[in-house]
Amino acid sequence: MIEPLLYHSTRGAHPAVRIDEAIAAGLAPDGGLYVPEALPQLDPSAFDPHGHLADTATTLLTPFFAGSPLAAALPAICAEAFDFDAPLRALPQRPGAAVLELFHGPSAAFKDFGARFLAACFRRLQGTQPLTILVATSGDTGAAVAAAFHRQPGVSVVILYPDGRVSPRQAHQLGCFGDNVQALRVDGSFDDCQRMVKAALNDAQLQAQLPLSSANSISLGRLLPQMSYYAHAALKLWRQHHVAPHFIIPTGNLGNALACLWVREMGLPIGRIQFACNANITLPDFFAGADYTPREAVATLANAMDVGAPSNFERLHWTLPHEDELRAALQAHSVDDATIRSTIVQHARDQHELFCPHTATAMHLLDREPLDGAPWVVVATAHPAKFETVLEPLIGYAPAVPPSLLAMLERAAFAEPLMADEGALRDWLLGAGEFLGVRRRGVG
Ligand SMILES: N[C@@H](CCOP(=O)(O)O)C(=O)O
Repeated sequence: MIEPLLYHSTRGAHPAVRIDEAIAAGLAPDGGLYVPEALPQLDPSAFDPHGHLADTATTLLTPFFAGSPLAAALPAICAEAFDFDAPLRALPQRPGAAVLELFHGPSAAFKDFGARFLAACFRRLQGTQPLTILVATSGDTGAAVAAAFHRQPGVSVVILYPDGRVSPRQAHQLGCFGDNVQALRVDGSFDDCQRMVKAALNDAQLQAQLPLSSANSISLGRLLPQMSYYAHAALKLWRQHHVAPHFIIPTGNLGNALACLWVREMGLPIGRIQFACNANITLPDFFAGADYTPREAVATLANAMDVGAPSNFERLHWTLPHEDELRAALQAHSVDDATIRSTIVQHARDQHELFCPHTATAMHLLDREPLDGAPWVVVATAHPAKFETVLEPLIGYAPAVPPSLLAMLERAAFAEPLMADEGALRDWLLGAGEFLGVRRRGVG
């Protein structure tokens, strides 16, 4: 029998569990985030050089699923989740550099990979009880999770987003699904939404009536698959150039950037990692030497990164517990709105390249790096068409809209208002029995 890899909470106060149990729970019962006992180590030679993204994902994630009931299904789960491409597009004006485009999935953001992986896991894990997936979003996660779980039997999705603080098209996406998906527009920030979701997940009384889980990157079922495109891109470039590529990653709640660090910690060829942040400076301040101090998020053009208390900081700290070591291993820089605008304008005018405001933060950091031919990868997290109200006034035309986004925009959209209060979410959940399917088990 294969020894299962076990997972424990970053806060340490809960017994270790298998990966399927960690995914089912979403958040550890003590409020911490699940982490493996140790990160598995892998050699580049373990990967098929001719394999597709789904093959890389299967090889990379196999040790994480060792000994779990999901292990045998992992190749099929990866095939379902990674069924669209993550192209590496060379930047002609910048020798050695490429953009890793992660926005070719149904909701046009990188979150589609992780959300589809999580939904594929739950299709195999789910018992007879109805399950409610809670998701806090600053713009992109919500639609990806809605698309991945839409009409999945026995599952309801409740999305919380900060009212007025996501792009108009993101707001439309969040409200357009209907059926088993309900959007709640919260009178507060993303951090309020995330706090409310975490409180509900840790409310034992509520959970006894209404089984809940998470689809944010606090869940390992969302976080682990996000490692796959880093491994795939890094291995491809390393095989071509025999140099470990550097990555610049737009960063908000830290799940995507942490995934890249974990790939490097597993022994795969990744060079420097830079976090590109907006005017929310919790991480840049920490990496500049200040104490880690979560703060109120400020609204920016790169709204999906408007996070004042990045949830995955707990996992970052677990990965490299000594602050000096952590600061030496990574860099984080803040990019303000004026620079986001000028970066979008300059690349559209000079290179005919369109970037979303989040990707523009990373492009700006690349533009600051010396032109020395080093292998840089800029991570493009969302399609520019999701942010036409930012782009159009800057470039003078509306970016072309991909068909899956267009289909969402053609549907009617609706979101219910909710106060930014843990009790308000609890009351809403307990009052939504029919929508959440709880009447089927006699509760509510
Ligand atoms: N940037 C996110 C915020 C939530 O991040 P997650 O990766 O933890 O789901 C968003 O667009 O919603």
